[in-house]
Amino acid sequence: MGVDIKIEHLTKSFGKQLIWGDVSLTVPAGEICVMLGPSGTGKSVLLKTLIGLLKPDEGSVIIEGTDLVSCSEKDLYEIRKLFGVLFQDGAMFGSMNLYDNVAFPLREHTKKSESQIRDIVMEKMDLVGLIGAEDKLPGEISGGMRKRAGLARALVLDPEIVLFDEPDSGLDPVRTAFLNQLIVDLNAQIDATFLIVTHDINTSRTVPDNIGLLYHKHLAMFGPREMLLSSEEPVVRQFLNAQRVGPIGMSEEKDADQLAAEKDMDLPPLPPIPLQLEPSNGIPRRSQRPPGEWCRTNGVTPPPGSFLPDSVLAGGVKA
Ligand SMILES: Nc1ncnc2c1ncn2[C@@H]1O[C@H](COP(=O)(O)OP(=O)(O)OP(=O)(O)O)[C@@H](O)[C@H]1O
Repeated sequence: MGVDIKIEHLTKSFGKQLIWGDVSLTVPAGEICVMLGPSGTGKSVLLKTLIGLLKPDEGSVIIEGTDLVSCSEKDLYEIRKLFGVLFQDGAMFGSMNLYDNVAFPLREHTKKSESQIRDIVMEKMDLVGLIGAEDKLPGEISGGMRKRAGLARALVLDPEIVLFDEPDSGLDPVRTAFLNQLIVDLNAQIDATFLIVTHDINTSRTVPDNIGLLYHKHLAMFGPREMLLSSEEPVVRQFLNAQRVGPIGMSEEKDADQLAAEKDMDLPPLPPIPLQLEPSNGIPRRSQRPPGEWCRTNGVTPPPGSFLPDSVLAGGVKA
């Protein structure tokens, strides 16, 4: 059913370079969260810190009551079993076929028989739509298929938490749309906690329950999707709407002169908040909230046209 990840006052530097400081948030059990941020703001470093591959300078990461920053190696080993990770390139072993790649964690971490392993591998290959491709080598398949194989491997130990590092990198928009639907369907099916690092704005706007934004060495905002998509906070607004006007510059934040030059520029109105992607079987996910609920309960007026089906927004259906 997924577990919370409680991140408290996390700070990470490499030498004198502070990556981010005092990051605190709770990734809620069973929900889908997206973490955004300009390149180099330390999103991948955050994922690696969450699974204990990197040690932060300060702070804690608490999962099921254990702080994986300060726990023993033995406890860390146990906690890691709760995680499934989809690495950016799928991280497949090039010399093994997809079946053996997906079976690898089961052979490494469990004492299951080969026939039990076969059942699990085939179930996960089926989940990600790869039945029939078991004998292929990673080099013989497309990037999208490699991602799905990586996802099947991330799922074989029945994780409570799944981390996705840029699942859409290198995929065309159609394959990204299929992968996003697969992510939502999987969340409905396995009820695990999902944390996705992505640069894809469409994914960020339509897939998650919550969005976080890392910027300028700190967590600029984290909260429900509707909160960030209706936010006028300059960094959040600029990033989620892919605009040039705002505090984020080409390689770092803009200086005072650049910001002063933009002072009187008109910003385009916030676009409508789209409907959240639903599971393809039409049965809502456990953590899914009705459209507009966060805005209503928090007295926030969403941008005009929010929460209408695409067909209505496009003028296809007359009111
Ligand atoms: N092991 C390491 N040793 C030293 N510096 C590192 C290490 N890993 C990452 N960094 C630095 O940390 C910073 C953040 O890197 P990270 O890959 O987490 O950024 P990111 O937000 O995921 O970027 P992108 O969106 O481009 O993938 C970079 O400046 C990187 O060079």
